[in-house]
Amino acid sequence: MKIIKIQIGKVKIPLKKPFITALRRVDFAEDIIIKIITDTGNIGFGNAPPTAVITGDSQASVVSAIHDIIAPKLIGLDICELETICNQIDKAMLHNSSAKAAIDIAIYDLFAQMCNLPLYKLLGGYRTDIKSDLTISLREPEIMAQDALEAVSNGYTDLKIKVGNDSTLDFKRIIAIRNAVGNEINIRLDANQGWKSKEAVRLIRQFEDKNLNIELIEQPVIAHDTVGLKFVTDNVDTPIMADESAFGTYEVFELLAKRACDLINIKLMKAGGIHNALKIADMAKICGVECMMGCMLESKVGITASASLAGSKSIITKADLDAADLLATDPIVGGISYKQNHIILNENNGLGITNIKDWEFITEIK
Ligand SMILES: C[C@H](N)C(=O)N[C@@H](CCC(=O)O)C(=O)O
Ligand SMILES: [Mg+2]
Repeated sequence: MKIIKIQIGKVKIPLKKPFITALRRVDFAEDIIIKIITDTGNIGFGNAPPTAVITGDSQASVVSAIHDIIAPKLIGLDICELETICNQIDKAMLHNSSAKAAIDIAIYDLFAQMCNLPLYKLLGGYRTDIKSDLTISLREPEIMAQDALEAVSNGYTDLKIKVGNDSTLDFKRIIAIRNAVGNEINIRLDANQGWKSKEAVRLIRQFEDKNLNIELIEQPVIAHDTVGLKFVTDNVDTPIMADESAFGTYEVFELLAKRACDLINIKLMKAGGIHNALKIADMAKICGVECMMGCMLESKVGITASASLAGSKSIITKADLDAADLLATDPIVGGISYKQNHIILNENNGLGITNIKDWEFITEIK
């Protein structure tokens, strides 16, 4: 199964509601979609949502990285040479983790098709049913409480609450949400780097003193402040999860060695694809640190790949794979499906994606 052509296109998908974090507000999900075509007629799908505030990638940089640098190195290679292909992706250039992830996802899709297996089975086949949380965007406390109630009425039992732009308001937000949804609903917070380390400790202790029962807190401090992250981890009882600080394999290795966090959020777009995400999951497992499978604001291509990984590894015990459920329409034919807060994996070979509707072609390499 040899790679003969790589096509690059994009989709722009409206959201059900604006997506607002301490880092950005967006009204549409914009995703670069790639198709890798082989001499056997198989197609592998991959995606890269350019999330400039987190990965530094823009649409133009993703297209250029794939078209000018990564894809030309892969034309003619056989899909069964997986290690060579992954080395080529890693060595082709520094950074550009989303572009690398897009190519890597399509390669794994083809590799699993070649093995006649669904991707989650190829990767380890640990579970078929994955429970995802739903993200509540950063807004006024009363609106967030209403959004949380709506999520619960749609079957979600785990809510990921965005905080981090104002700690006084953050406290009010969590009180309002806990009062609205009651104690049975699991609440996790994501500050997206919004607090200073001492501010985070003060606020998290307030949550603890008020018995607000917060499951975990994601990325309290700015990504590069791993000393601050460790300070927070060491000074509160609530588990602290590294997200933006846990970028790729090297960063996760450092965090684990320093015991700077209690949990790791793995994302394909930070890791540079499945082959590196597997290394992260294995390092975390060796250290006994549980992981969450996370996502960017992206289409069902990436969510299917991420869910396949979450379904394959026992150390990935949590999932924040709600992005495709935040979209008002779904142009991706096949892949995972949502049943309330559960993600159902597809039993077809590879990712099980057969088509992308409303795909806008950009360029190709052959
Ligand atoms: C979409 C997902 N629930 C999420 O919150 N992901 C990121 C933010 C991604 C983005 O800005 O596109 C996270 O910080 O965990
Ligand atoms: Mg996060």
